[in-house]
Amino acid sequence: MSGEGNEPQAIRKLQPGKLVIASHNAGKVREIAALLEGRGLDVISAGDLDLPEPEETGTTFVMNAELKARAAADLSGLPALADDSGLCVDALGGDPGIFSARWGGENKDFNHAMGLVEDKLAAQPDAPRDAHFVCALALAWPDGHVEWFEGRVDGTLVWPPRGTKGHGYDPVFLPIGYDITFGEMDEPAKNEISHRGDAFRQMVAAVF
Ligand SMILES: O=c1nc[nH]c2c1ncn2[C@H]1C[C@H](O)[C@@H](COP(=O)(O)OP(=O)(O)OP(=O)(O)O)O1
Ligand SMILES: [Mg+2]
Repeated sequence: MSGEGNEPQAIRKLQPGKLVIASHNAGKVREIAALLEGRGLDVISAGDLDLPEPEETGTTFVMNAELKARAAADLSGLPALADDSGLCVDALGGDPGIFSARWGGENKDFNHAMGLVEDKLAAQPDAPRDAHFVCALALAWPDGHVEWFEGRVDGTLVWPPRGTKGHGYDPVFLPIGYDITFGEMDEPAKNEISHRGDAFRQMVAAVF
Protein backbone atom coordinates (compact mmCIF):
# COMPACT_ATOMS: atom_id res chain seq x y z
CA MET A 1 0.00 0.00 0.00
CA SER A 2 1.27 3.50 -0.73
CA GLY A 3 0.98 6.43 1.65
CA GLU A 4 2.63 4.69 4.62
CA GLY A 5 4.52 7.91 5.29
CA ASN A 6 8.08 7.01 4.36
CA GLU A 7 8.15 8.26 0.80
CA PRO A 8 8.56 12.02 0.24
CA GLN A 9 5.34 13.90 -0.41
CA ALA A 10 5.03 15.11 -4.00
CA ILE A 11 5.09 18.87 -4.34
CA ARG A 12 1.79 20.20 -5.57
CA LYS A 13 1.89 21.99 -8.92
CA LEU A 14 0.38 25.43 -9.35
CA GLN A 15 -2.14 25.43 -12.18
CA PRO A 16 -2.61 28.43 -14.52
CA GLY A 17 -5.31 30.80 -13.22
CA LYS A 18 -5.81 33.29 -10.43
CA LEU A 19 -3.19 33.68 -7.71
CA VAL A 20 -3.50 36.05 -4.78
CA ILE A 21 -0.32 37.88 -3.71
CA ALA A 22 -0.96 37.99 0.03
CA SER A 23 1.08 41.13 0.76
CA HIS A 24 0.24 44.73 1.61
CA ASN A 25 3.74 45.96 0.78
CA ALA A 26 3.70 47.67 -2.64
CA GLY A 27 7.46 47.19 -3.16
CA LYS A 28 7.19 43.46 -2.54
CA VAL A 29 4.05 43.09 -4.68
CA ARG A 30 5.85 44.82 -7.58
CA GLU A 31 8.86 42.49 -7.33
CA ILE A 32 6.70 39.38 -6.93
CA ALA A 33 4.53 40.28 -9.94
CA ALA A 34 7.69 40.71 -12.07
CA LEU A 35 9.10 37.39 -10.86
CA LEU A 36 5.84 35.62 -11.83
CA GLU A 37 5.46 37.23 -15.25
CA GLY A 38 4.89 34.98 -18.25
CA ARG A 39 3.67 31.95 -16.29
CA GLY A 40 0.00 32.12 -17.21
CA LEU A 41 -1.04 33.40 -13.81
CA ASP A 42 -3.66 36.07 -13.23
CA VAL A 43 -2.11 37.86 -10.28
CA ILE A 44 -4.33 39.76 -7.82
CA SER A 45 -2.99 41.52 -4.73
CA ALA A 46 -4.46 41.31 -1.24
CA GLY A 47 -5.08 45.06 -1.53
CA ASP A 48 -7.13 44.59 -4.75
CA LEU A 49 -9.34 42.11 -2.85
CA ASP A 50 -9.49 44.32 0.27
CA LEU A 51 -8.18 41.47 2.39
CA PRO A 52 -7.25 42.41 5.96
CA GLU A 53 -3.57 42.46 6.98
CA PRO A 54 -3.23 39.54 9.43
CA GLU A 55 -1.31 39.93 12.67
CA GLU A 56 2.09 38.25 12.29
CA THR A 57 2.19 36.15 15.45
CA GLY A 58 4.73 33.57 14.23
CA THR A 59 8.26 33.28 15.61
CA THR A 60 9.92 32.45 12.27
CA PHE A 61 9.78 33.81 8.71
CA VAL A 62 8.22 30.55 7.50
CA MET A 63 5.51 30.61 10.18
CA ASN A 64 4.54 34.18 9.30
CA ALA A 65 4.56 33.48 5.56
CA GLU A 66 2.30 30.48 6.12
CA LEU A 67 -0.06 32.43 8.36
CA LYS A 68 -0.44 35.19 5.72
CA ALA A 69 -0.86 32.75 2.81
CA ARG A 70 -3.44 30.61 4.64
CA ALA A 71 -5.45 33.66 5.69
CA ALA A 72 -5.63 34.91 2.10
CA ALA A 73 -6.41 31.47 0.62
CA ASP A 74 -9.18 30.90 3.18
CA LEU A 75 -10.81 34.29 2.60
CA SER A 76 -10.49 34.35 -1.20
CA GLY A 77 -11.01 30.67 -2.04
CA LEU A 78 -7.98 30.97 -4.35
CA PRO A 79 -4.37 29.82 -4.11
CA ALA A 80 -2.36 32.50 -2.32
CA LEU A 81 1.34 33.33 -2.14
CA ALA A 82 2.81 35.17 0.84
CA ASP A 83 6.30 36.46 1.47
CA ASP A 84 7.72 37.03 4.92
CA SER A 85 11.11 38.59 4.83
CA GLY A 86 13.54 40.72 6.75
CA LEU A 87 17.02 41.96 7.41
CA CYS A 88 19.18 40.02 9.89
CA VAL A 89 22.21 41.87 11.25
CA ASP A 90 24.94 39.65 12.72
CA ALA A 91 26.16 42.19 15.30
CA LEU A 92 22.56 42.64 16.52
CA GLY A 93 22.01 38.93 17.06
CA GLY A 94 19.90 38.68 13.91
CA ASP A 95 17.68 41.74 14.59
CA PRO A 96 15.49 43.20 13.22
CA GLY A 97 14.76 39.79 11.59
CA ILE A 98 11.06 38.97 11.66
CA PHE A 99 10.48 42.42 13.20
CA SER A 100 11.94 44.27 10.18
CA ALA A 101 8.60 45.77 9.12
CA ARG A 102 7.68 46.63 12.72
CA TRP A 103 10.92 48.62 13.21
CA GLY A 104 9.46 51.03 10.64
CA GLY A 105 6.73 51.91 13.14
CA GLU A 106 3.11 52.72 12.41
CA ASN A 107 4.07 54.87 9.42
CA LYS A 108 6.26 52.14 7.92
CA ASP A 109 9.10 54.66 7.88
CA PHE A 110 12.27 52.88 6.79
CA ASN A 111 14.44 55.95 7.20
CA HIS A 112 13.53 55.61 10.86
CA ALA A 113 14.17 51.83 10.79
CA MET A 114 17.57 52.23 9.08
CA GLY A 115 18.41 54.88 11.68
CA LEU A 116 17.55 52.47 14.49
CA VAL A 117 19.92 49.87 13.02
CA GLU A 118 22.62 52.53 12.65
CA ASP A 119 22.16 53.70 16.28
CA LYS A 120 22.35 50.17 17.66
CA LEU A 121 25.47 49.42 15.60
CA ALA A 122 27.10 52.64 16.80
CA ALA A 123 27.40 51.01 20.22
CA GLN A 124 29.66 48.38 18.62
CA PRO A 125 32.02 50.37 16.38
CA ASP A 126 34.40 47.45 15.83
CA ALA A 127 31.80 44.78 15.08
CA PRO A 128 31.54 43.57 11.48
CA ARG A 129 28.64 45.05 9.47
CA ASP A 130 27.68 41.66 8.02
CA ALA A 131 23.97 41.18 7.37
CA HIS A 132 21.66 39.10 5.24
CA PHE A 133 18.13 39.28 3.95
CA VAL A 134 15.84 36.26 4.27
CA CYS A 135 12.69 35.61 2.26
CA ALA A 136 10.26 32.84 3.15
CA LEU A 137 7.57 32.13 0.59
CA ALA A 138 4.43 30.16 1.44
CA LEU A 139 2.02 29.03 -1.23
CA ALA A 140 -1.33 27.97 0.25
CA TRP A 141 -4.37 26.41 -1.37
CA PRO A 142 -7.94 26.79 -0.05
CA ASP A 143 -7.98 23.09 0.96
CA GLY A 144 -5.16 23.73 3.45
CA HIS A 145 -2.20 22.42 1.45
CA VAL A 146 0.94 24.59 1.79
CA GLU A 147 4.39 24.60 0.18
CA TRP A 148 7.34 26.64 1.59
CA PHE A 149 10.61 27.96 0.19
CA GLU A 150 13.34 30.06 1.80
CA GLY A 151 15.94 32.27 0.13
CA ARG A 152 18.83 34.39 1.36
CA VAL A 153 21.35 36.99 0.21
CA ASP A 154 24.47 38.01 2.14
CA GLY A 155 26.00 41.46 2.30
CA THR A 156 27.23 44.28 4.48
CA LEU A 157 25.57 47.45 5.74
CA VAL A 158 26.73 50.91 4.68
CA TRP A 159 25.93 54.44 5.81
CA PRO A 160 24.77 56.89 4.60
CA PRO A 161 21.90 55.13 2.74
CA ARG A 162 22.39 55.11 -1.04
CA GLY A 163 19.83 55.01 -3.86
CA THR A 164 16.09 55.39 -4.25
CA LYS A 165 15.19 52.40 -6.42
CA GLY A 166 14.20 49.73 -3.97
CA HIS A 167 12.15 49.64 -0.80
CA GLY A 168 12.60 48.97 2.90
CA TYR A 169 16.24 48.62 3.96
CA ASP A 170 17.60 48.46 0.38
CA PRO A 171 19.61 51.74 0.56
CA VAL A 172 21.94 50.41 3.31
CA PHE A 173 22.42 46.88 1.94
CA LEU A 174 25.51 46.20 -0.16
CA PRO A 175 25.32 42.65 -1.53
CA ILE A 176 28.60 40.70 -1.50
CA GLY A 177 30.56 41.17 -4.72
CA TYR A 178 28.84 44.47 -5.70
CA ASP A 179 29.74 48.10 -5.15
CA ILE A 180 26.18 49.41 -5.37
CA THR A 181 23.42 48.96 -2.80
CA PHE A 182 20.06 47.34 -3.52
CA GLY A 183 18.70 50.89 -3.47
CA GLU A 184 20.93 51.77 -6.44
CA MET A 185 20.22 48.58 -8.38
CA ASP A 186 17.60 48.17 -11.12
CA GLU A 187 14.86 45.77 -10.10
CA PRO A 188 15.77 42.97 -12.57
CA ALA A 189 19.38 43.02 -11.32
CA LYS A 190 18.20 42.91 -7.70
CA ASN A 191 15.83 40.01 -8.46
CA GLU A 192 18.75 38.04 -9.95
CA ILE A 193 20.59 37.94 -6.64
CA SER A 194 18.09 38.82 -3.92
CA HIS A 195 16.67 36.64 -1.16
CA ARG A 196 13.30 36.95 -2.93
CA GLY A 197 14.76 35.93 -6.28
CA ASP A 198 16.48 32.96 -4.59
CA ALA A 199 13.25 31.77 -2.95
CA PHE A 200 11.35 32.30 -6.22
CA ARG A 201 13.79 30.23 -8.25
CA GLN A 202 13.29 27.37 -5.79
CA MET A 203 9.52 27.77 -5.96
CA VAL A 204 9.46 27.95 -9.76
CA ALA A 205 11.56 24.79 -10.04
CA ALA A 206 9.18 22.97 -7.70
CA VAL A 207 5.64 24.07 -8.53
CA PHE A 208 5.64 24.88 -12.26
O1 LIG B 1 13.95 43.21 -0.58
C1 LIG B 1 13.92 43.91 0.43
N1 LIG B 1 14.55 45.09 0.50
C2 LIG B 1 14.52 45.88 1.56
N2 LIG B 1 13.87 45.58 2.69
C3 LIG B 1 13.22 44.40 2.71
C4 LIG B 1 13.22 43.53 1.61
N3 LIG B 1 12.50 42.45 1.91
C5 LIG B 1 12.08 42.63 3.15
N4 LIG B 1 12.50 43.82 3.64
C6 LIG B 1 12.22 44.40 4.97
C7 LIG B 1 11.29 45.56 4.88
C8 LIG B 1 9.94 44.93 5.01
O2 LIG B 1 8.89 45.75 5.46
C9 LIG B 1 10.21 43.81 5.97
C10 LIG B 1 9.37 42.64 5.62
O3 LIG B 1 8.34 42.47 6.56
P1 LIG B 1 7.08 41.58 6.13
O4 LIG B 1 6.19 41.42 7.28
O5 LIG B 1 7.56 40.36 5.44
O6 LIG B 1 6.40 42.47 5.01
P2 LIG B 1 5.44 43.72 5.14
O7 LIG B 1 4.85 43.80 6.51
O8 LIG B 1 6.17 44.91 4.65
O9 LIG B 1 4.30 43.36 4.09
P3 LIG B 1 3.35 42.04 4.13
O10 LIG B 1 3.55 41.36 5.45
O11 LIG B 1 1.96 42.54 3.94
O12 LIG B 1 3.80 41.18 2.98
O13 LIG B 1 11.58 43.44 5.76
MG1 LIG C 1 4.15 42.15 7.40
